[in-house]
Amino acid sequence: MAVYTDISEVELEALLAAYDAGSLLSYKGIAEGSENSNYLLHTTKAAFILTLYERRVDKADLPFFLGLMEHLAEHGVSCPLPVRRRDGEVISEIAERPAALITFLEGMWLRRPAPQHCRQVGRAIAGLHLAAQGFALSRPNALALDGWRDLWRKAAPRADEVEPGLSEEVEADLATLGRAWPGDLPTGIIHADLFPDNVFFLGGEVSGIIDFYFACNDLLAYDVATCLNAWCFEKDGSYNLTKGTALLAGYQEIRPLEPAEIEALPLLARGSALRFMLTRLYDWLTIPDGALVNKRDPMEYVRRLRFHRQIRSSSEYGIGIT
Ligand SMILES: Nc1ncnc2c1ncn2[C@@H]1O[C@H](COP(=O)(O)OP(=O)(O)OP(=O)(O)O)[C@@H](O)[C@H]1O
Ligand SMILES: N[C@@H](CCO)C(=O)O
Repeated sequence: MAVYTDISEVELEALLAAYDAGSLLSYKGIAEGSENSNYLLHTTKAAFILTLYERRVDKADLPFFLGLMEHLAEHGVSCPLPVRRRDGEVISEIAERPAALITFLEGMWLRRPAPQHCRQVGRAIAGLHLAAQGFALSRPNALALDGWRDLWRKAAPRADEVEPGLSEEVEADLATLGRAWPGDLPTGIIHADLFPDNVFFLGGEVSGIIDFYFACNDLLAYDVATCLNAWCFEKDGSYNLTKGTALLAGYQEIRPLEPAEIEALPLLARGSALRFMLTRLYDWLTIPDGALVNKRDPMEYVRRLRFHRQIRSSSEYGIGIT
C-alpha cells in the first residue's frame, strides 16, 4: 500500500479552495503504488487524483513531470492532466508535502496482459516518444549508470543476504555495462517506468498512461527494453517470445527502430533489469517489514539479468535487423 501521509478532510477542503474543481464529497487513500501517496477524490464537479510526492521525487523536478503531462495530453497521448489552481499554479502543498491534483483516468491495469496488449503497449510507447518531441524542458535520467552505482554502493554490503553471490554478479554487470553502454543512439523523452500498473485499458484498448515521475531524457530504445522486462516475462521467469515479438512489432509500426538500436537491445535490457533490481534491492533492505508499502521482489529482476546476460542476438527477443 502506498499512503505514506494521512490527510484530513479539513486539509483537503482548504486545498480545494485554491482550485476551481468543486467542493469535496468524498476521498480515500489508494492502496496501489509504491512511490507516492495517492488519494481518489470526488468533488461536486468530477473525480480527481491527488498525489503527494514522497521518497524519490525531487520537488525541483515537478515542473518537468507536470509540464510533460500537459504537453503529451495536448499532443494526443491519453494521460492525466494536472489541474491548475486559480492562481495558475499546478503545485500545491498539503501535510508539508508537495502535491498536485490531476484528472482521473478511466480504465484498469492488467494483471495478466496478453500478446495483443503488448502490441498496443509497443504502439503507445512509440506514440509517446514521438509526442514528447518538442517538449521544452529536459531532465537527465537520475537512474542511469551513475545512479545505479550510487544505489549499489548503499546496497552492496548486504546484497548477499538476498542471494549468495549476488555481489559478484552485480559488480560484473556494472563493469560490463560501464564499458559497453551505447552513447550514440537516438534520444528523447522516455517514460522510464512503463510497467503494466502504469497503463490502463478499457474494452481491450489502451485508455491511458500514468505515473510520469521517472520520465527523463535518455535513449528511446532503453524505454523499449524496460517494456520488454516489464511486460514480456512470465511469473516463472521465462521470456515470452510471442509477447516480445508483439511489443516490438507494435513499437515499429509507429517508430521503426534503427539497426543500431536493435543491436543494442540485449545490453539495454540488461541495464534496465539492473536498474529495477537495484531500486528493489535497496527498498528490500531499507524499508522495515510491516511498513504499509509494497516491497517488490529484487529476485525477479536478478533472474531477468541472468536471462539477458546469455542473449547472443536481438532476434531472441523477437526482432530481426532488416
Ligand atoms: N490519473 C489517474 N486516474 C485514475 N487512477 C489513478 C491515476 N493516477 C493514479 N491512479 C491510481 O493510483 C495508483 C497508484 O498510482 P501511481 O502508479 O502513480 O503510484 P506510484 O506510487 O507512483 O506507483 P509506482 O509503484 O507504479 O511507481 C494506480 O495504480 C491507480 O490505481
Ligand atoms: N515499477 C517499479 C516500481 C515503481 O517505480 C518496479 O516494478 O520495480
